[in-house]
Amino acid sequence: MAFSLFSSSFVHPHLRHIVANMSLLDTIIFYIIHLVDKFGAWHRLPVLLGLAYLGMRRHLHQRYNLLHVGGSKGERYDPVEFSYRTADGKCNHPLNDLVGSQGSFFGRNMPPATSCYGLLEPHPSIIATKLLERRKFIDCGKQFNMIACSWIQFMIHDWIDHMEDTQQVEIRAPDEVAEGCPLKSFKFYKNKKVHTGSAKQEIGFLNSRTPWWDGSVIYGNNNDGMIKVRTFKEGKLKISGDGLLEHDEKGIPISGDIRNCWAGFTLLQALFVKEHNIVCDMLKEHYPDFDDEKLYRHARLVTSAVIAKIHTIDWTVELLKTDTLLAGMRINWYGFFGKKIKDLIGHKFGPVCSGLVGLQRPRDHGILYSLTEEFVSVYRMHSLLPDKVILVDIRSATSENKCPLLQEEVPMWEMIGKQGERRLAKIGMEQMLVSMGHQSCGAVTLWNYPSWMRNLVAHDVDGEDRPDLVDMAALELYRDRERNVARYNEFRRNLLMIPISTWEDLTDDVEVIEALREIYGDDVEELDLQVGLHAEKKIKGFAIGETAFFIFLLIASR
Ligand code: HEM
Repeated sequence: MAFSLFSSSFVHPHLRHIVANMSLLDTIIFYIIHLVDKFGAWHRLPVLLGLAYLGMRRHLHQRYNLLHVGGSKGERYDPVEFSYRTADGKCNHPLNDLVGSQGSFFGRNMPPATSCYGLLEPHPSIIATKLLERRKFIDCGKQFNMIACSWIQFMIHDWIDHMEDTQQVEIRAPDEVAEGCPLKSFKFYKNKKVHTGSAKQEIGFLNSRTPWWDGSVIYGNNNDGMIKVRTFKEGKLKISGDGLLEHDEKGIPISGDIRNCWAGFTLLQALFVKEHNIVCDMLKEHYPDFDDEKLYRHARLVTSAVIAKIHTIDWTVELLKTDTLLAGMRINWYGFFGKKIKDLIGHKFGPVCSGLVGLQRPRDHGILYSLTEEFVSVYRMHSLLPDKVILVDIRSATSENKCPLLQEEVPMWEMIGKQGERRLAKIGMEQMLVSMGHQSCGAVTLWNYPSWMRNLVAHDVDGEDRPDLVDMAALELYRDRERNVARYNEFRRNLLMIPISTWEDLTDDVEVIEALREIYGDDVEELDLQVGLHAEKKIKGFAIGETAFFIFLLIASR
């Protein structure tokens, strides 16, 4: 081994200044995880040791990777009066009424980027064309299907969306790639930059969705949104006779969040509206004196909890398919001793024994809850989306184990927005859901970004089509830079990970290395976060890279 645990060369030079500011205990913890990282070994350890590593890493992230953005406005209120999910997310944190409400600031997991590369360096259209755009669809095999892909969009639309400015920007593709860009230039709105009133993080961005896991994707993010979706009878939400969402006179679906929707996503909205309505029926049976408001509030709490649970112990364990993560996610939900003991003892003896759900007090590690810029960046997973939806004939399977026969292939762009809603109405919930269950989604890797998203009709907040088409592959790179999210290597250092020194540290794929060198030369510091996340070698069983995973490790528990 070329390094000694006690020599100054043990800690990677770029990480030394971070360690210099740690307490003694944290320094020891850091040394342990750093040693394991040097061997790239945590995911190969037996489950208990792997969990210990993740527990220590999470502890460090809770100490050093939570940054509050925004002032400290917000007041105390009587939490007993608000023992339900409010329409705009206010009054859900027992000590501060504004935490997690619509229009609150995105927090950060690390300081804004310190590198001084420009917004167009290297040009986003060049990267989109030469590194991101799909050449041939690469799927996720049996690991992740189209329900899982739609599910994560369903969650994104529960949690995060950056508010926009009224000022537009235009990106023009340079001559060298213009030919290969479906849009030679495209216009979009800047993100709204707001002065925070705090000296630490002077500028911040606002979240137009409520970051709580409050089901706002079906219930709305404010009072107007909530009024639109409720029937005001027996606590229920509006749903059409065919089991899908209702639509307004323009054909736009009626639901909590309708921006940039497609058929797979609105199908999940409809499914959880039905879930909510069934919970209302069940509650009414047991509590006949509950009025509409009480039924709505209780059913919303139950349905939001079901959504959080599915994400935690069904979706995430498929995304990160290893025994350690299966155990970790179940411990997050039920505690170390599992469901039976949790059912028996309830929420007692702290999070290790009985999980993170149902704690008496929020555990926010001194930083008020919000979702973060970095969390948004690592969830940029549009390469999960395929080029077409494969419909199967649901009457053709003779037994549960047999695959039904292919019936039709529908291009993705036909399944988007109002057109997608009309298509879905013809297909119906059952066939669409079964088909999505049989279809594998895309892999999060380079050269797999859907080409049809490079000239996309994006939506306004009210679900209306925008006149200016966008090149999403290029736009996403620009967005991370616009928000000053650290580039890949700085991102890793801030997460206490070992930075890359050469392209070979990032990937073994010779073709990728060549393509990276063509764009970034040998400057690994310039590598864009998105490109790094998509190029990174993956841990066996993980559908995403380790760098993205460490953000989830911290935020999922919050
Ligand atoms: C047909 C399906 C989808 C469409 C049409 C779509 C479209 C869009 C559009 C237009 C934006 C805003 C771009 C901007 O102005 O910055 C966006 C943002 C985003 N999308 Fe999608 N998307 C889809 C599915 C997904 C999926 C499956 C994911 C998976 C995680 C996802 C994750 C995100 C994230 C993280 C953002 C950034 C949100 C923010 O800036 O606050 N989307 N999407």
